[in-house]
Amino acid sequence: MGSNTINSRELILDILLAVTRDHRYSHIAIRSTLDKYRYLPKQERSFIKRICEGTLEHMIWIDYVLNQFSSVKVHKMKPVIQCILRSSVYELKYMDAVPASATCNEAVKLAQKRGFRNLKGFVNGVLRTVSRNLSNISMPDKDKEPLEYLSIAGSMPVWILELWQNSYSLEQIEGFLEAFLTKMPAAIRINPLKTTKEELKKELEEAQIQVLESELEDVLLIENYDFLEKIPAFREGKFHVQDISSMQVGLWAQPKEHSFVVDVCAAPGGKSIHAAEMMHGTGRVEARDLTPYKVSLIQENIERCQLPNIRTVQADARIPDEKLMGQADLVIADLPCSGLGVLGKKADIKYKVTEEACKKLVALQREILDTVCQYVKAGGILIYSTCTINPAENQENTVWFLQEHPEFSLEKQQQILPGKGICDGFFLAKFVRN
Ligand SMILES: C[S@@+](CC[C@H](N)C(=O)[O-])C[C@H]1O[C@@H](n2cnc3c(N)ncnc32)[C@H](O)[C@@H]1O
Repeated sequence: MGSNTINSRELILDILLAVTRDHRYSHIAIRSTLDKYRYLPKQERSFIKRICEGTLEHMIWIDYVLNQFSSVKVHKMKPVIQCILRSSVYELKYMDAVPASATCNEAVKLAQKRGFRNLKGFVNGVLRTVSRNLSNISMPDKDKEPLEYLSIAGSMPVWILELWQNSYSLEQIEGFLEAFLTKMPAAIRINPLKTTKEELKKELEEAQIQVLESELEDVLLIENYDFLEKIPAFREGKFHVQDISSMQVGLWAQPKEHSFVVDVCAAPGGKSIHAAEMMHGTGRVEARDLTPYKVSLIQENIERCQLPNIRTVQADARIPDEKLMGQADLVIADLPCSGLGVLGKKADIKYKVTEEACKKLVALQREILDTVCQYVKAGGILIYSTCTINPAENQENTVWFLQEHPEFSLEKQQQILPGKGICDGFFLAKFVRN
């Protein structure tokens, strides 16, 4: 990491503080720091990203280890010391290329730099003890206390495991945990209005990006890129990063040319843009979201992809819009949810979401569905989707919706589980208005 090492570790500390102390979302905190420091070498930017994501992914295990060897329990530590120790334990365990002594020394220097000169000995002592004992950590008995074991080994709060246990076997749950901790390539959906799969593959490879084939039409997988805006093909709107499970919304809906589509919770615009591309630039997609900031994210993507058939609207999906009643051929309701299917990409969700929040989300999803289903014209389609694997937000909402809205029939629904293929956990249901 050369002379910039301390700098990188300071950035890591600031990102982890933003997420764990100031409750910011990790993907936003990481992205905004990396956006600000685009001039750093790619290797250093990858180091920052990897340590931040890895620390958050494995944080329950890390705290368990620290609590075994520290006289002060993690929850009692000052946030700065907590973050330095957590990221250093991640480094000790997972970054073979960094010598343990370097990790310890850098942690001590950083503690001093951030005003904790008096804790230099503590930081040093804890990390050196952890380093000596890493291959010898005692874990709960997997057979006697399976949830406690899985919670630590897979860094998942026990209440989430208990929630899943109501619907999934322990084997399935173990599979989810493994999938969330496995790094996946990013799926990209090719914009067929601008390029072909072969042309794009060639162009990306020429830009030194690792491209993997996918069996799906119009889909490639990419790895080893720095940031998207650096890729000319991305700036020119030739592709959009979208998980394969999210692409199913467009594929299930198959919007025809000249359709009118309303996407009620659209930011940053992935599904709206897919629909607009599938309609070959004809018809109209109205991409709505709640706040000006969210609408601006959709707008940026529309401009990048240069699509003539989408417009954005800032609107609260809970409030009926009289102009839309019975007008839409397709309503996309990709609603706010607990996100328990995408913990591999957004690890910090598992520490932020609560049981109470899940219940409130079900109420919000029902309120929005109740309103926006009215926009579907007779014979039209409503697609409801979430990125969670919590049945209360998925299949139970389908049952509720069909009871409340006999004017709709369910054509199909699917719960995609994490670890099946390279997909996120995702749910979708397709309803047709009679
Ligand atoms: C799952 S995300 C949508 C992702 C998007 N469909 C895509 O594919 O890029 C849910 C969105 O719902 C928006 N949202 C939350 N509450 C809302 C409300 N009351 N009205 C409209 N949008 C809302 C959030 O701002 C968020 O952008």
